[in-house]
Amino acid sequence: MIVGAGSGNAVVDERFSHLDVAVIDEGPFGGTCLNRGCIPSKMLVHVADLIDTIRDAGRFGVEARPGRVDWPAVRERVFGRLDQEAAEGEQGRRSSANVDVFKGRARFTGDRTLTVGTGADTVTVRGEQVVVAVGSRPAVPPPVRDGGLPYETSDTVMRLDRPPRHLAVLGGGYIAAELAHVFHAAGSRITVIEQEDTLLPAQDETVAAACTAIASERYDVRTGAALTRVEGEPGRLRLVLDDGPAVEADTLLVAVGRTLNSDRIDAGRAGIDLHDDGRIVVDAFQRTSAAGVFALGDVSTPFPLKHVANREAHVVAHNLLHPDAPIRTSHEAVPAAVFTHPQIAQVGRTEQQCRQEGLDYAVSVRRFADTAYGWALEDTTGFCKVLADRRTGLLLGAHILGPQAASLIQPLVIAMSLDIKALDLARSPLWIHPAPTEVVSNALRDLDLGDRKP
Ligand SMILES: Cc1cc2nc3c(=O)[nH]c(=O)nc-3n(C[C@H](O)[C@H](O)[C@H](O)COP(=O)(O)OP(=O)(O)OC[C@H]3O[C@@H](n4cnc5c(N)ncnc54)[C@H](O)[C@@H]3O)c2cc1C
Ligand SMILES: NC(=O)c1ccc[n+]([C@@H]2O[C@H](COP(=O)([O-])OP(=O)(O)OC[C@H]3O[C@@H](n4cnc5c(N)ncnc54)[C@H](O)[C@@H]3O)[C@@H](O)[C@H]2O)c1
Repeated sequence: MIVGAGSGNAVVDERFSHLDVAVIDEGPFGGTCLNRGCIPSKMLVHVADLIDTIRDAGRFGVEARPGRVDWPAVRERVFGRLDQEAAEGEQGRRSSANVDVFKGRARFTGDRTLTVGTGADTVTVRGEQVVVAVGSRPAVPPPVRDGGLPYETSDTVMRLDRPPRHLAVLGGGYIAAELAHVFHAAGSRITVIEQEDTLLPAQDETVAAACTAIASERYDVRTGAALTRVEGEPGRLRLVLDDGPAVEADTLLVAVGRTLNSDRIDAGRAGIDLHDDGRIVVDAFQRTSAAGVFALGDVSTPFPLKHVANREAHVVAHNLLHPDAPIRTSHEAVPAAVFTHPQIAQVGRTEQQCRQEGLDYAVSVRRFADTAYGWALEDTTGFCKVLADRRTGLLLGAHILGPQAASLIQPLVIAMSLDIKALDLARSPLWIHPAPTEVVSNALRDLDLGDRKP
């Protein structure tokens, strides 16, 4: 039984054709990523990048001005395609001879036993092996929940009929950064309210400071501010903060993190243990505390990212089929990117974590502006920052803010996951000139690791 047809749906392939499989989901197939997460947001970010590029063209001696953004056409390009993908995904499962699809909310009633749906339509499903992949949903803090006024989340905002005139974004993390970029480009005025002292506060301190400065040039940024109440009426909201003037906006986007769906499945009735933060407890083989029950993705992982959920699904599939030779999930060197303009990418520790852990580390920061490709781009804000252990010469972390950061981070991820020393990575392979990767090789080369060989 697969509970959750987001990343859970990827577990089952032709290797399972000898088994009876149940796939259960209360929503569209493909889960958060396909329907309301990674994919629609990145398809919209591409449009925003396009608009920003046109706006910026004057700096390159090109006369150009963005025309009117046809939002319904933009939205239709995205969801016309994705809604069809979700429907085809479900249909594909329904047409498999060995798969039964159950639509509705699942809850455990006992050992490897679930009910699906409510009232007269409730069915009971029992399996020998269970995969719990029920993911997460947007968290909504009390001042918004109790205010009784309309608000949007990432589940709804991308499907609005028109861009807001003034969008207030509560939270300054991943979703805020990407969707503020989208709606700013589409013509909305943006105010971002973040309770910490910088935007993206979980990023490396140099990155968080730089992206806060960049965002402050485009948006009204309120850091160190907590929302106390939402007043007004639909379309004329007044957000009262504990610090600074109130924010007037027609639309509120809540982006303050995620609530795990483990609170809706009666996990305890199946003997499935939870961490204090609601995550399902799993071992390195993705096994829960209940025999025959595995979990993966946002509901159990310390890294709620799609590429991590995909890897965990691969591990679960193997371990379901080969219980005598199970494989482990590695959460070493997990990369992540924020698809803003400019992009941000990271892997490993931040500098503040290196300091807190008392590590003996070297740090090097090189600017895109000091590379030939940076000249071509007229870049003024981008950089690559690398941190390495002085004792071992291995990378501890890497952080890139700038064009194509999500791709430029990959050699550094490879070095960290294969234990390649920072200076070996700088010196051994040839790095193409004058590609943007030169900012990475330059940063690595500048690390002071007590080894000054050319
Ligand atoms: C706006 C946004 C942008 C994102 N962008 C990125 C990105 O660029 N890169 C990245 O790596 N990650 C991104 N993420 C995170 C990524 O989407 C998640 O980490 C990933 O989708 C988690 O997959 P999952 O299978 O664990 O959960 P989900 O995809 O949420 O799947 C869970 C499924 O379980 C179903 N379900 C839940 N409870 C029940 C129940 N009781 N009974 C039956 N069915 C149930 C749900 O309907 C859903 O289909 C983004 C997230 C958001 C919200
Ligand atoms: N590109 C990507 O990989 C990508 C993009 C979007 C989302 N995601 C995933 O989705 C998750 C959820 O994204 P998110 O942006 O909702 O969460 P987040 O954890 O990235 O950021 C939430 C922010 O809201 C702030 N906050 C919390 N409560 C607040 C309050 N009451 N008032 C003001 N600020 C408050 C936090 O300090 C934090 O900075 C991410 O952690 C990430 O795993 C990934």
